[in-house]
Amino acid sequence: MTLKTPKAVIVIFGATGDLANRKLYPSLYRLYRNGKLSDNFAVIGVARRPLTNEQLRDNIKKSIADFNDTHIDADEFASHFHYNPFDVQDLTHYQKLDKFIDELDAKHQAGGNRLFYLAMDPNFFGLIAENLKSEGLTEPTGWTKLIIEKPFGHNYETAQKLNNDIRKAFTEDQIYRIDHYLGKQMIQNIEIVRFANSLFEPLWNNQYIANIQVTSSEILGVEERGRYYDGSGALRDMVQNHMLQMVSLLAMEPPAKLTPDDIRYEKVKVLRSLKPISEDIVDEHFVRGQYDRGEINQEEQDGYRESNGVDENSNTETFVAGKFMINNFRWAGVPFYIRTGKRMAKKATEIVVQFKDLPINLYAGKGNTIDPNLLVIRVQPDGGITLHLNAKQEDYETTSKPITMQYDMDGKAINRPEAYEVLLNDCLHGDSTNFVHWDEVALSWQYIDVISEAWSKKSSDEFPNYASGTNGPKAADELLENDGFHWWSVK
Ligand SMILES: NC(=O)C1=CN([C@@H]2O[C@H](COP(=O)(O)OP(=O)(O)OC[C@H]3O[C@@H](n4cnc5c(N)ncnc54)[C@H](OP(=O)(O)O)[C@@H]3O)[C@@H](O)[C@H]2O)C=CC1
Ligand SMILES: O=C1O[C@H](COP(=O)(O)O)[C@@H](O)[C@H](O)[C@H]1O
Repeated sequence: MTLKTPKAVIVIFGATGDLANRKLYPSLYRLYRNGKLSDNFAVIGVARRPLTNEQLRDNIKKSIADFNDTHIDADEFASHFHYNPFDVQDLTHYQKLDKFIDELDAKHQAGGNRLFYLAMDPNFFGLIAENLKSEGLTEPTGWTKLIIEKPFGHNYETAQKLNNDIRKAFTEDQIYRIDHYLGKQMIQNIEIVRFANSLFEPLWNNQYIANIQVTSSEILGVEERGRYYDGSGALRDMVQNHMLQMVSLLAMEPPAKLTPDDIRYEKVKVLRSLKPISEDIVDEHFVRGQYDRGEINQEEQDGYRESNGVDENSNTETFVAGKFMINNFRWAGVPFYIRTGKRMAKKATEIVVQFKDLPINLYAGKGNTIDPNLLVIRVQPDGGITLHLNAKQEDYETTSKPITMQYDMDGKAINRPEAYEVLLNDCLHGDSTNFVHWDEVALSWQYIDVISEAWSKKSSDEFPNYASGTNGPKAADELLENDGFHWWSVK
């Protein structure tokens, strides 16, 4: 089915910021280039500094320079963008913005549709929503949508307050909470692999699966985000959202239909089934780490505490490994291990499903190697799927050896839809499947809060406890060794 190209005036709050320049403008461009955005759109960039339209358009052209498209006129694309100097705390600015949106709507015949994208300091999210409502911007002649960036709160309490604030101005179905992992091609593939292959679904349970491992490792440190990150840490920055979303997709029951409501219902059930954790057993299930100096690709790296904006005695974790247990009939007894961290050995996100060993190994003995069957979903950098099996050695005997069957995503990475592009497209079409519902946010924070509370009582003397360029502290390996498993290395 071909979807109609959407019409809208898109207002980006934080138009001069890092996210807008690195992700949002290139994504809008790709949608435009791929015919997913008609000429009936306009973008208003808002931020405080006094830019002209031309300056904003120059920034946009810089942000899309890498595409090198000869068949698309970059000036024509950039002409859809307009700059509006704006302070989110000044009500008169909202009234002017309202008139400006109407003007551009008429010029571009945007159907009276408005999309507000909040890509700035999260402390302003609630205020902006409130002001949009009080100054009459949320009831246009067409639809209104709100995309809201992460982090959605700092814990359950602040998330709930933020949610209450934005719900005063927008209904739940107008709110699109971003988790960019849900826009990644291979994350969206989890559902297809599971529900479109008769090979896997019958085995997808505690009878046949020994454990599931989700790793998202980064080589980069905190770079320029030290101030934000030191108040957040890996648990809030990655585990509460991306890691738990991946676990939910891996563990959920097949939905009745592929509708946003049906899928969300199943994901929420997983989060509700997480075996509760209490502060006194956090150490048995979760490991925290902070990177020290080290070497990556023969280059010396500084320690976390030496980064700009970071406390020199910081008690913030840059690494988390953990074990989630899911208390339901399908998953009882199967650990879902996660690990994520900065300044690790590789930049990679991978999911490894380890199947149980057969009851008897007929090929045990000299020269025979039987490895567990693994299904590896390689999310990034090179997306694909690898199935680890055992097959016959090419010799005179009946001996076995481990082999792999591999699928690599088609085409060059630059031609594949990027996460933000996919999510913007979904939102413009009103598809909230790959956005996060409040129920998911609430349940994940409630779980995570117990861990952060326990960790806040720990001494910062434990840190730093892993060298840059390694796979985190030793305790992360012991977490699995205690259960008779080990981490499968990422590619
Ligand atoms: N950058 C990234 O890679 C990622 C960012 N995010 C999220 O996206 C959001 C934006 O992040 P990022 O782009 O990095 O932030 P930046 O600090 O780079 O940008 C902030 C933007 O907000 C504007 N701004 C600040 N104060 C005001 C104000 N009072 N009124 C109007 N505009 C204001 C700034 O412009 P000016 O100073 O001119 O006012 C700037 O355009 C955050 O929620 C972040 O967590 C999420 C994932 C990744
Ligand atoms: O949300 C975030 O994600 C990035 C990692 O994203 P990826 O797409 O590169 O895997 C992480 O660096 C950042 O700290 C976090 O806020």
